[in-house]
Amino acid sequence: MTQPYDPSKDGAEMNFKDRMSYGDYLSLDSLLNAQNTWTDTHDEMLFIIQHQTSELWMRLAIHETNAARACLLDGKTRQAFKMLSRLSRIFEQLNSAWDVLRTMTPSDYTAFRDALGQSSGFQSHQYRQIEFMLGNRNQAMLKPHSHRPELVALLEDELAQPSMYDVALRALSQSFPLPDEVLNRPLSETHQPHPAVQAAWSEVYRDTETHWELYELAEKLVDLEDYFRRWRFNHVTTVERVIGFKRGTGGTGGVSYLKRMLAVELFPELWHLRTEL
Ligand code: HEM
Ligand SMILES: N[C@@H](CC(=O)c1ccccc1NC=O)C(=O)O
Repeated sequence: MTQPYDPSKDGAEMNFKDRMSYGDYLSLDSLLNAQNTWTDTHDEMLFIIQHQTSELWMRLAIHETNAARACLLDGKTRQAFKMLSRLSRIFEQLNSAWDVLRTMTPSDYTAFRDALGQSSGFQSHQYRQIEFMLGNRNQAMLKPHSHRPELVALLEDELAQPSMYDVALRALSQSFPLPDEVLNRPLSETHQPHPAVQAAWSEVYRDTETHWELYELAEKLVDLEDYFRRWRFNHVTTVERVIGFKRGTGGTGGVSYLKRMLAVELFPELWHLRTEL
């Protein structure tokens, strides 16, 4: 009979008494001890892991968005492209995750929904930070965090910085002078569509040879918003499938609130220009 294979004979390390192991490097003890269920229903574990993994991907999305924005500000546009591509892939990952959650029926969910109290994704500070970073800025969204001043400070800090779109518009303004009200708008508010911005982006799309970098930047942003829209759509569809038109635990109208959010445009002129090309 052949002996079972022993990888240590081929050099695999088996002793981690004073060495960094896989679990040490990844802090797996903290990570895998954070799935605290509040009921003994079967699907609560799925619900928690779905949200925790989404929050982890959002953490990376924030990291990549910050880096992409810094590169663009620094004129390192090509480097920013790599991060923007990765950002879209992260959203793709978040989008695929809905397929797992969709297996949870209304009966499965109502078994533990009461345990959630008034908690809701509406209070996700990382999600709000991503919205703020990309340019969807609404100071009213700071309020659910008022019991955590450090989170309010983090979000306020974000509102004081130019958004991803602001930085793209600064890059655009190097080739097409843009009005002061566009370049020096109040940063804590959402950018409002402006005809001069649309005219400039339209010119980029009409003469791609001359403006190739800006054209590529525009398409990376459209890609990103496309994936983000799919996330919103997957969310609202899953919510309707699971709770119908009930009010949300966070207190909003639920599906009606989420449908309203489907109308958000992060990079409006990049969508509007397509009609006139
Ligand atoms: C069965 C699953 C889910 C249901 C029934 C659900 C339901 C809702 C509802 C009703 C809202 C509106 C706010 C409220 O009044 O509560 C909301 C908001 C939100 N949910 Fe979910 N959700 C689910 C899964 C998820 C997942 C997996 C995530 C991923 C992190 C998520 C993230 C969010 C975020 C970020 C918001 C705020 C959206 C915004 O302000 O535009 N939700 N959810
Ligand atoms: N708003 C949801 C609850 C909910 O989905 C939720 C609750 C706690 C932690 C994350 C959640 N996910 C997304 O909103 C509901 O009304 O059922």
